[in-house]
Amino acid sequence: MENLDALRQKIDDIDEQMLQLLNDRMEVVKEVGHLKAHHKTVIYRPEREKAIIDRLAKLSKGSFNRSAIEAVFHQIFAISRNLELPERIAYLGPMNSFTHQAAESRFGALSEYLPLTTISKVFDAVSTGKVRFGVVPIENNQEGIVADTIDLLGKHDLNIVAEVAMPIHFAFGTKENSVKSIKKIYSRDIAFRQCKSFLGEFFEEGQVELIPVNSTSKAVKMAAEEEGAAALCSHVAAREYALPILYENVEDSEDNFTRFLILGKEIVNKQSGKDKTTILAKIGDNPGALVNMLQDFYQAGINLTKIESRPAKEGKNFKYWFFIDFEGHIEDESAKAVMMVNRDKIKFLGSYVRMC
Ligand SMILES: O=C(O)C(=O)C[C@]1(C(=O)O)C=C[C@@H](O)C=C1
Repeated sequence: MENLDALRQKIDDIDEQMLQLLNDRMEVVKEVGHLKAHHKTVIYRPEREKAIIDRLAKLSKGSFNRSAIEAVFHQIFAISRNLELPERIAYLGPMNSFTHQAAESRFGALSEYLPLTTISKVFDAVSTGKVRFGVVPIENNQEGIVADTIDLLGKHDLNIVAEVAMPIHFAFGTKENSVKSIKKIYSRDIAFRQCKSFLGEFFEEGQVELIPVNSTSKAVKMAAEEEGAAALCSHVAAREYALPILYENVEDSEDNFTRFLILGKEIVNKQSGKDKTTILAKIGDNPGALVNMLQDFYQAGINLTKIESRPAKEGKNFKYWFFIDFEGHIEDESAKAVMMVNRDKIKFLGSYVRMC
């Protein structure tokens, strides 16, 4: 059987070449997709597909005959079409925001994106079916949770389809050549808080006015238009307005990460072997209520990765929801057991591949 190994090696080599060629083909298809999007022409061109198959069937000299070509190429065309016309995605805008970057990291450059001005509008767009997916921030490891997102997860019936953890870097963009000529810095509140050391080191007390605006894109626009102005912003936003970057990565912590959620409707992922599940638990205000539930997780051997309380905002009393992330999938036997005993207290929000 020595020959078998040698033959298999040949097959492996050919497969690698085919894979490379298929990837090259997809790169060209992406360009076709861009052109079609620009000219607003239709994606599905059956006549072109038939022409390709006819041509290849004529060219083929080996045992890969017409029906084999048809079988394989129809699959390739389907993948190509999907690449050309992907899903519609809403995200917390504006364009070039960190949430936009998180969305693009998952859905690619070809998807149709809808920047919205509030997290609530993103939830509405997904709930009403205006878009298939929504992308919102849920927490920053320096700043804590995004309360709006948690509260809206409680109100809407959406599922968490995936999480994205993205490093957050701030750049210092300005048209000026030196920090000495800078009198105003535009950015979001959060950026001023996260770049305190840089601001303290490079600017004297009272030298600059820190002007909060509601997006780093807006900050870039202002800095690009005004003399003596600068912006704490993302690279992507600076590039958009051709604002030169004087300093890179000016954030205090090297480990500045934001976690984003991708939301969809009625989408439940299958078990991947490395999952995370998010639930909201409304626990009665009797002694031991929280301890009892935590005990159930402990006994099932489930590791909680997050627990955060939020006011239930019902009536005059102080009642709380607990926002809980745990390792594992809702279909795992251990998780099913905990969900079963606590079913009247729990709202399931999603099981998805664990990225952080
Ligand atoms: O040629 C096109 O118009 C393409 O979009 C490319 C392509 C392909 O994969 O070759 C994809 C979809 C169309 O239905 C036809 C062909």
